Amino acid sequence: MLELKGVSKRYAGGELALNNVSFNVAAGEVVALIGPSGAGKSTLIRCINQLVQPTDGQVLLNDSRLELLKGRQLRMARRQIGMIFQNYALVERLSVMENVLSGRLAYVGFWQSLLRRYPAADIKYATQLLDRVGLSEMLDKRSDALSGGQKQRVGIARALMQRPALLLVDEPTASLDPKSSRQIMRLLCELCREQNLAAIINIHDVALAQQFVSRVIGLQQGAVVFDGKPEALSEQVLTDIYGLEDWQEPADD
Ligand SMILES: Nc1ncnc2c1ncn2[C@@H]1O[C@H](COP(=O)(O)OP(=O)(O)OP(=O)(O)O)[C@@H](O)[C@H]1O
Repeated sequence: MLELKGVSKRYAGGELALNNVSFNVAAGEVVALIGPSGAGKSTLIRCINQLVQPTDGQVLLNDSRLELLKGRQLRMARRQIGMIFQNYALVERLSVMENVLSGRLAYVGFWQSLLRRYPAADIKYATQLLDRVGLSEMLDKRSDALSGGQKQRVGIARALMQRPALLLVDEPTASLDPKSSRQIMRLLCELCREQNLAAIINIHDVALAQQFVSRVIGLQQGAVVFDGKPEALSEQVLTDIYGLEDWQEPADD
C-alpha cells in the first residue's frame, strides 16, 4: 500500500532530517510514529504527502511514485491521503456538516465547491460518517461551539469523506485531555479496521500509542531505530530512542 524506500531529506543548509528511511505499511495497518523532538516525524509525514520533497529515495502509494508527481497528477494522488491535525484545522464559523463536506473539495468542481453545492450522495455519506463518529446530533452546530474531542471527531470524519487509502495523523491528541485522547485513538483504530485504511500517527504519548496500535516505528535523528510491536518497546529501546528524556511522561507541547 505505502512503501518508503531509502527516503532521506536534507533541508537547505541543515543536517539530515531523514536518513535512509525504509518501511512498508499494509492496508488496514495502524502505525504509531514516535521519537524525540526534532527526530524527523513531521518531516517524514510531509515527505509522504509531498509537502516536502525528499532529497533521496522513493515514496510509493499503491505503486505510484509520489515524489515524481507534479501538478494535477499529484493533486489526484493526494486525494488518497487523508490528513488529521493536532489543531483540527476546521473552518470555525462553518457548521459541522459543512466542515465534513469540505473533505470532498478535491473531488467536486471549482464552482460547486465555491457555492458549497455537494451531490446528494456526499451529503448522505457525511451524515453516515458523523453518525459513526458520534456527532449525529450536532450536524448544524458551528464548529467553534464544539469541545476539542468533538472537533477532532469532525476532523476525522472530514478526512474519511475523501475516501482515502491512507491517513496521516499529526499529534491527534496533543490538545486533548486523557479521556478524550483515549476515545480519539480508539475511534481512529476502529475506523481503520472497519475501512481497511492504513494510518501513520505521529504521537508523543508513548503509553497511549502502546495501548492502541499494533506497530510502532521509532525515529531518532532521522533514522528508524525501532520497528515492531508495542510490546517489544522495552525500557532499553525507549531509552535508545529518547536518550535520557523521561519517555513515560507525555510531552507538554
Ligand atoms: N523547514 C525546515 N527548514 C530547515 N530545517 C527544518 C525544517 N523543518 C524541520 N527542520 C529540521 O529537521 C529536523 C527534523 O524536524 P521535524 O520537525 O521533522 O522533527 P519532529 O520529530 O517532527 O519534531 P517535533 O516532535 O518537535 O515536532 C530538525 O532538526 C528540524 O530543525
